[in-house]
Amino acid sequence: MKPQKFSLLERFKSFKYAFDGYHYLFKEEHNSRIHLFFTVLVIILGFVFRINYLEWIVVLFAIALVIITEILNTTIEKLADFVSPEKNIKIKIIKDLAAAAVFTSAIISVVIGLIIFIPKLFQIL
Ligand SMILES: Nc1ncnc2c1ncn2[C@@H]1O[C@H](COP(=O)(O)OP(=O)(O)OP(=O)(O)O)[C@@H](O)[C@H]1O
Repeated sequence: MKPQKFSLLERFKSFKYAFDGYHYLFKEEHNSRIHLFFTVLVIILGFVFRINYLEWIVVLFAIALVIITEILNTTIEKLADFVSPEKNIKIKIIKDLAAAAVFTSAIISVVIGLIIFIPKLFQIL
């Protein structure tokens, strides 16, 4: 294949495709709306409790972890449904593994949130 010339327009198009992906995710995947709700909540709490820059970094990594695993889970589900729309034990294992990845990242993120925000809540009580 011939190497393509660098094009700023093509780079902007790839941003658009990524935003199409977000649009699909939040429109079609209801779990992702729950994650979005908690993302906004945690960011508001971060400002309210004035968490420090290291805590912001950890919180942002936790948010990214959940969103990225949710995107990859949805990708795997869609691909699996396309490849094999009928019931199949191998597809079940693939989808269950992808779901386990989202579950793990969500649990870890909740624990991180509790570690950061619980002591701050106690300070104001
Ligand atoms: N083609 C299939 N063959 C066998 N089992 C399947 C198949 N499709 C789904 N499953 C089982 O049903 C579960 C839910 O799959 P589904 O594709 O409905 O995801 P979902 O519940 O919509 O997930 P999410 O809520 O993340 O969108 C899977 O984890 C798997 O155990």
